[in-house]
Amino acid sequence: MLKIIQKLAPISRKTCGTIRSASTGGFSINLSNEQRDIQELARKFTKDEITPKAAYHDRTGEFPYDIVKKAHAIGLMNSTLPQEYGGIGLSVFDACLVVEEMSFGCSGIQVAITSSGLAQSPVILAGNEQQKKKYLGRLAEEPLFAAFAVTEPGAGSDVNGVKTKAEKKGDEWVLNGQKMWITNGGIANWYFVLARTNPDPKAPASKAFTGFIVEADTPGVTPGRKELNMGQRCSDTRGITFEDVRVPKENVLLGEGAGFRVAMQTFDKTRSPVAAAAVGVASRALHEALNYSLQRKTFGVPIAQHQAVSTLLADMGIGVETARLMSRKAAWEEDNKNPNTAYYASIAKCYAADMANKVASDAVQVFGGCGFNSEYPVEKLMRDAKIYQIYEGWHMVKP
Ligand SMILES: CCCCCCCC(=O)SCCNC(=O)CCNC(=O)[C@H](O)C(C)(C)COP(=O)(O)OP(=O)(O)OC[C@H]1O[C@@H](n2cnc3c(N)ncnc32)[C@H](O)[C@@H]1OP(=O)(O)O
Repeated sequence: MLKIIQKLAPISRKTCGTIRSASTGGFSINLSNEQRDIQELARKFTKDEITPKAAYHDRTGEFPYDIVKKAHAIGLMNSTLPQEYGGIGLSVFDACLVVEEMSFGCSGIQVAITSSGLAQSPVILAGNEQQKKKYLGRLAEEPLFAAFAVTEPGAGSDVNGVKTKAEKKGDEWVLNGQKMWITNGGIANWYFVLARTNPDPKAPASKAFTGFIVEADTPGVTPGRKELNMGQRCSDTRGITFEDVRVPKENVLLGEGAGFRVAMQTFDKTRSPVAAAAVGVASRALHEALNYSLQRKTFGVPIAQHQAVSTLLADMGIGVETARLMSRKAAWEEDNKNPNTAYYASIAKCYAADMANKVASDAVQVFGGCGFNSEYPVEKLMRDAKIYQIYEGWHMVKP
């Protein structure tokens, strides 16, 4: 812990004190001093390292290795990695604070920095000691990446439709299949792969799938080309083919048939930070629109004084604040291990995604013709926002 605080200290405005998972216990909308420190660190890192490079990485689609390395060096890359495996062990709530700040600067760069967390979660949740030490420890040591390989060309929202199969042969499993839209697909050091291990099509989802840790350099693992996406363009998204990929039985997570639940429980942890990232994009859109509306004049006054514009700005503010509250509530539910986290995390993610799209689109409206032009920052935010209504899905279960 001390090591991490020392790493974080150079960019800290104040002395960090003890960073801890401060979101357990009674619900409070006040951040603790430690949480404010974490937020401030992420804010400063964003201002210094992310925001100045956002337009460049959006234009070129180049992966932001340099920024990722700096984030890793100060402990912000694998923030929810438990301390015993080299991370800083932030709670989901505290991770939301970090992610929102980074996404304010650029959600594409934020995904590049933090998305390994999606693949780490199944290992944190279901891995044995040996797996955790080996695969999580590696990510803490070096700025390496992991990828969550569940989605397939024919199975996005319908995880039960996953066709990649794994067959047991002696002490190994042999994987065959194809994954699609895999974040970090071409740069990962290892993958979490969900594969069907029960060939019976009537087998329930909760027993039909198994989760594997697959080393990226295993023969038969072939990432496809980098996809050219509409937004979050510097994030590395690819298809991956698995052809007779031999995986040792030691790399099975939890046990045969446990994979679907592990994947679903992962989303319980990751959907509120995704909601927080959407809040970051929306908050930036509001910030840009507000500044512009105070400077730009029509009919002799700043456009902010026209009711059509001020109403838009007010609704943007309502959206940002309510989605932020919801993402924090969902994270708090998860940190407190309350039942039905999936319900709150799904509401947060779904609501924040729609809100970010409306707010970014309204920011373009406030900018008028300039908003439609790539010399101004808001069209990027509108493109970046769209994916929140697509990735990480949602799952509404009655509380
Ligand atoms: C930083 C950001 C980077 C972004 C990277 C983006 C990466 C991605 O987008 S990853 C892919 C995103 N994909 C998704 O989100 C998938 C969305 N789909 C789903 O969530 C599921 O397929 C869903 C909910 C629709 C499943 O529905 P369905 O097939 O009807 O399964 P369902 O009957 O609900 O559940 C099957 C079993 O799993 C169990 N289960 C479901 N959810 C959970 C959960 N949250 N926790 C524990 N168990 C669960 C059920 O209890 C059930 O068990 P049993 O059979 O024993 O009763």
